[in-house]
Amino acid sequence: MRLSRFYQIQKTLLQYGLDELIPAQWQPWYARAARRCLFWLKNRYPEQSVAARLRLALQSLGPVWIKFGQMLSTRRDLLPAELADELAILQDKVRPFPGEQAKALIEQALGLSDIQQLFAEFDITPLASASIAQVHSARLQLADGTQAAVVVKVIRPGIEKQILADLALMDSLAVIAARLLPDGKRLRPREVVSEYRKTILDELDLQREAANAIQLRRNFEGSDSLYIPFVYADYSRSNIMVMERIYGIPVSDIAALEAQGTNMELLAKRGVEVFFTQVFRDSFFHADMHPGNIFVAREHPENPKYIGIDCGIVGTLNAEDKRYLAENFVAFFNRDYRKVAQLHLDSGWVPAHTKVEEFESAIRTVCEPIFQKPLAEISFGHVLLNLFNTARRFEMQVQPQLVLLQKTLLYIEGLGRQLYPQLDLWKTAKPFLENWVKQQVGLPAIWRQVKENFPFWAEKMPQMPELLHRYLEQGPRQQQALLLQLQALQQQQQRGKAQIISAVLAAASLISASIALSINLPVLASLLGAGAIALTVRALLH
Ligand SMILES: Nc1ncnc2c1ncn2[C@@H]1O[C@H](COP(=O)(O)OP(=O)(O)OP(=O)(O)O)[C@@H](O)[C@H]1O
Repeated sequence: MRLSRFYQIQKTLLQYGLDELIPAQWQPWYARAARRCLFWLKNRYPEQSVAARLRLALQSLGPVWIKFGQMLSTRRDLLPAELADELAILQDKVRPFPGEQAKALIEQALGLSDIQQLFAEFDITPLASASIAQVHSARLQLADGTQAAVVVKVIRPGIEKQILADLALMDSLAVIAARLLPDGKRLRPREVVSEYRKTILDELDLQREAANAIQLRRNFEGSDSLYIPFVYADYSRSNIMVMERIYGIPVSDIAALEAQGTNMELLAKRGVEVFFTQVFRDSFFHADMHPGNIFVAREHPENPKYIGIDCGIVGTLNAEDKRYLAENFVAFFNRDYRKVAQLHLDSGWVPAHTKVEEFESAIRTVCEPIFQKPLAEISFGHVLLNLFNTARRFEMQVQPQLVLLQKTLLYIEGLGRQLYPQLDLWKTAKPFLENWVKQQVGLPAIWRQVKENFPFWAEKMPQMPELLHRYLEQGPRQQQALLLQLQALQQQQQRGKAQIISAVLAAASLISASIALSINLPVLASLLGAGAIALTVRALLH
């Protein structure tokens, strides 16, 4: 099976003339000999460009390859623009599988003898069908006797086996491409395939998608800007997901949105706001924001609300990632390239031996042209893309979650501009960055850190007597090691205590200063104010 599929893939690649991607002088003798042996497989589309032939070949190889091409189209850091544009038009058109089969899969997964035990109605004709799953509309019978309009998403039967087999072949081709393509090293084909592998396998698990949707819904509970449909977790399995049906307008249907009088400016702004809220407030963002997954509620067009579906791919960020983003954006928009370079060095993102001047100059060269445009039009996604490309040249390993974020940002900004071309991206995003940076300094930040560290100390405290006891029982060398551990623990504890005391005293001084000011004692107020500043600095330095 694997051999015949391998032959089929080779045949397709040769019939679309993709062997031309490897210059003849780069081909080792065995590759040239193998090519000659397959003499009947000729390039059938010589009149088409290489980019078009690659797209057509991927299209004919089926869903796994189509999705791969779609993913590649977003890697503008790796591919020339012409190729990326061509791959972006790959269509994920797949014939639906029989509704009867979907019904049987649902019955089996939920242990039903008949689908009507749970669903009052089930539409056997799919509502939508994509490469990995298909969606059926239904009416769910609820325990309280009422019914709810739902959709049931069902993973295509047998798709996992096909995906795994194709991924293995794709990896073999990546090994060949890394060796033979002129740009093989820079393109890192095996890494690209392994990144794709993770994404596509994640999409196969609807339990994961359900969990992501539940979390995102909770994060935006009561929000005016984003609604995530309710997931019926009790009826969701790894290959089945039941969720509330939504009736929004697809975000790409600009005519319909305008016809109902949607406030397009607000809608565009809310797109950017929702994204930055997910990133900087929740550290959890929907990372598959293509237009097919975004709808706009029909109610209240003057106060428009997005509806998001398909939470299969999400990105998460840690504090370090967020700091990277916020500080770089702020430094970049101040055109402070030295700061951008220094930030990368200080945090160890690029190796310590990097020459800061060289790095700064490289960043300036790629980023300065961006400022030819007015600030309002500068895309955050492009800024990041350029920054990553430069940083990679200086040996920075860009984290996959940051690449995911950069791609999502490009989508969101593109969408915002489509909805409302005058959208001022900088003005919309700036408050989120500033707010985040503000939260990282001052008393609230110290208090938050103390609260965050409390469980650590609560856990460590009971170990102290035991550490002491072990210390007394050990020989001198081990005693020394234990003593060091103990000292480190004590120092941390002391620091924590001193930090709390300084923070509390600083707060008290501040309150007293404002009282002194309100009863007209400016000298005392200034003294207390100075004291508060000194104590805050002390707390921060600990
Ligand atoms: N809750 C819902 N209510 C109404 N329609 C829905 C709902 N969920 C999905 N759909 C419809 O089904 C289509 C496919 O759903 P979804 O995007 O979740 O599937 P998918 O297989 O992951 O597709 P793709 O990978 O192409 O995005 C959507 O574009 C939408 O038309």
